[in-house]
Amino acid sequence: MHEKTLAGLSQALHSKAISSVELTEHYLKRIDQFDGALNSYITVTPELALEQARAADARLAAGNATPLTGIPLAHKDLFCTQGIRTSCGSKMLDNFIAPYESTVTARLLDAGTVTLGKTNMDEFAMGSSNESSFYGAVRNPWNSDHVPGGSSGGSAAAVAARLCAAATGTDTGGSIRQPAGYTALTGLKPTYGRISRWGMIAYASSLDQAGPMARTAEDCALLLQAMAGFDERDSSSVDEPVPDYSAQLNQPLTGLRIGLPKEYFASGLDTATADAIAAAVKQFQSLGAEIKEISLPNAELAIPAYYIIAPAEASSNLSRFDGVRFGYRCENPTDLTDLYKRTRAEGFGDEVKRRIMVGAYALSAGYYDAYYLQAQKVRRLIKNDFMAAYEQVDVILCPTSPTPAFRIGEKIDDPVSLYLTDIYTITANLAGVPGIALPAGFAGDLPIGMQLLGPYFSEPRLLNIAHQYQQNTDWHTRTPGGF
Ligand SMILES: NC(=O)C[C@H](N)C(=O)O
Repeated sequence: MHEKTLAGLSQALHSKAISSVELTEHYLKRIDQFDGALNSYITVTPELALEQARAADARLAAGNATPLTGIPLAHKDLFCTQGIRTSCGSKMLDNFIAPYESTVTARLLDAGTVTLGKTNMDEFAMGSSNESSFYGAVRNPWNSDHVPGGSSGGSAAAVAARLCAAATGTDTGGSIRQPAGYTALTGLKPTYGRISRWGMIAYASSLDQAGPMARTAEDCALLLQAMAGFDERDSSSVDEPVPDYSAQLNQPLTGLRIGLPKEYFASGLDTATADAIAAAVKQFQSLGAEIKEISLPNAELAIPAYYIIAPAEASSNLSRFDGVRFGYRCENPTDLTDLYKRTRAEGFGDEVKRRIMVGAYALSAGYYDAYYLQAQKVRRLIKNDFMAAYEQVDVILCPTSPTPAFRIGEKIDDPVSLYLTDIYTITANLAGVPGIALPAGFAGDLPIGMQLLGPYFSEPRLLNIAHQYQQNTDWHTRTPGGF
């Protein structure tokens, strides 16, 4: 059963070839069998999943099902799920049972999906390898010595190992696209504001965006359909009609103008990755696309700007974890200051502390103008680069990361080298534009990802282009050995 894509499972459920209870039991068995070694789930919710599966079967029988009814999903442990632990990968929230449901998970539940559990992630989504999780590193199903990427590394590993039909992720600087690239999945970061952030534990609010992680673009279209839409509870949610994301998947690509940003093919790009992207370019040409070289001249400033803006917002957002209202609280505090200090010192891991310190420094009097304000100006320049590029081309094609997945532990002592793995993904978050990652080849047993970026609200076009590529290639059909 798990060989099928989400779209294939949906058909099987609707034709009654399988039931949601059978499918859910099948995935729960696989989680039991394989997840000890992978560590992709923080929490598994078997009773709830089976109860939801029974309800889904009743809905399928009654004839009022959606394409997602009965589909077993996993959610990044950053989405609040009512009555279920929502840890955000941190000791700080290890004891936190969310009292309410995030808009994303609520919409997916309304569509009839089944929640298998909550997936592992970098602590508070700060990381690119899933090694900063309080619950331990996640292994890449393609090669267990390697990271699955991050911060949505548990979601990526769980989908790649077929321990769920698809999963949710979030992307602040690449956290959907980079792990999708490292595990041969298709992952979509929509336009900022397309999906509600309500009930997502905030990291950097002006950058955070949820999205689907699945096997194919077709599956991402089905998931985005349920996830997208205006939500008055999120002030950054955009009141823009939600198109039918599956309707345009089969449009031909004739005349499509694809831009290759020359800054993304410069030094630091691994040769196997460069070769895979060159082959994808040829594939797109054979499907009728025109290729142009373009420039994103300020791209090299993206990492420094991001590592001011994201920590600045994080230092503010994470001030709510103080041991008073919810989450971890230190033992026997002597007074309120001691409570704050020890709760935060004991509850947060090293990377989170590093970012809070950097952020607080960048926002402090005397440094605000020199760092934070400068970074915001750079952010505008990066946005302007994209706007100028989209006057010449319809979409931009580039790698998702400079290299395939690295080894567990390889970059753990060098945060800056870890930050550099997001060099191709961060620009889209700073500009707020959408991007889709999809598999484009392999270097040995490790997947290579490519990325398509488009103008605001171009998700239908990105899904269409990715789908056409997947109709003509088979990278996305491969399964990691042993799963
Ligand atoms: N959350 C993300 O998108 C991941 C990014 N690598 C970060 O640590 O900020």
